[in-house]
Amino acid sequence: MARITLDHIRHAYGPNPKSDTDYALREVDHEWRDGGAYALLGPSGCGKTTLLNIISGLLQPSHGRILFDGNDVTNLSTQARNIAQVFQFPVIYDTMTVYDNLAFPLRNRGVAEPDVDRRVRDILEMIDLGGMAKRKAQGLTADQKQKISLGRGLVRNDVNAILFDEPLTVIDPHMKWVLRSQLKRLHKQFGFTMVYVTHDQTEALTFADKVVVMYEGEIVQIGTPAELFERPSHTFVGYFIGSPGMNVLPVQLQGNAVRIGSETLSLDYAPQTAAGAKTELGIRPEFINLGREGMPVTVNRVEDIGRQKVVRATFAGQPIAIVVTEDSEIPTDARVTFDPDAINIYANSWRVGREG
Ligand SMILES: Nc1ncnc2c1ncn2[C@@H]1O[C@H](COP(=O)(O)OP(=O)(O)OP(=O)(O)O)[C@@H](O)[C@H]1O
Repeated sequence: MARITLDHIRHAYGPNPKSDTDYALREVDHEWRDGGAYALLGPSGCGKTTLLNIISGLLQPSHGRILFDGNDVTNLSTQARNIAQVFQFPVIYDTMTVYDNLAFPLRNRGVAEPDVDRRVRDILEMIDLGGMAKRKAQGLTADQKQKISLGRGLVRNDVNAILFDEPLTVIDPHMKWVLRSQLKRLHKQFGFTMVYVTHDQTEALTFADKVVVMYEGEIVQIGTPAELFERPSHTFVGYFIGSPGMNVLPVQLQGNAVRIGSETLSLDYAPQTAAGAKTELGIRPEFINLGREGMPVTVNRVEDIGRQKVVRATFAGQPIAIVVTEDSEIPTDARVTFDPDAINIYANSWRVGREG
């Protein structure tokens, strides 16, 4: 397995890119740990597949280099990069049996037959197709075929990395959960370097130890699920992760005082922002306390989401969401306080830390 270095990578599909908006991928400059499980998460069109294809070698970046364990592989073919890939839709040989499909990547590399057999049997068990080993792939359901694709991606343990592009799209919801847990287990057991593209936050948060959030061709944060939840680096992360997403309110800053409409909050530090920057306060719905104390709020609607309720309200002229427990009482003259530790301040959409 390999450490992956993305060295100042940019990519434009069209010729002669001039401004940032001409790039499908703006500057990406990161190092991904050997044995890390990374999920690339973001909305449609943000550049996930472009970045994955640059890592796999299907696409040459317009600028920058890609290194595996410090060796420049930018000009190497996909095959020479020695990686396994699993795509959104099955890529298998219909005329071969399930067993032979799984054995193919190993036999292709000259692996001895007893080792092939051992690996294939392990994978058959993992994808729950043991009973179908001798069947031709032709005639299997899309779901079963995709499980074979997944198995083919996992069968070799000498690859530099395994890349997954929305691999569970065609799998039914229950099996999705099972396969995701199995992938996580396999990762723990074998320490593969895995890169997993998805636009589904649950999938990303359960699979990965580091989630790479992308937005408009940029990586806006790489963090653990807890970091993305507690300290979103960019307002987009706050909005995209969590359900409902983080409340983002326009504010004015004066030293450590934050003015939201006619309300004023004090912080225990003074965020440093450039003159004229758009300043906002981010607070997750889970960290707003609704009761009889604090700043006035108008409750508009309450949504029951099982063990919790989402209260939709207006605060200082802005819509906000508040999450309360199922049995919480909602007073008629409701007021709110914000957990001080859960307040994030943003300037031009980027978080301003205590360090400034
Ligand atoms: N072959 C191509 N030619 C021109 N533009 C492309 C090409 N492939 C992608 N793009 C553009 O590049 C941007 C990033 O696309 P990309 O497919 O990487 O996004 P994505 O995050 O993977 O989206 P999705 O989740 O829909 O697959 C988009 O604006 C897309 O329209």
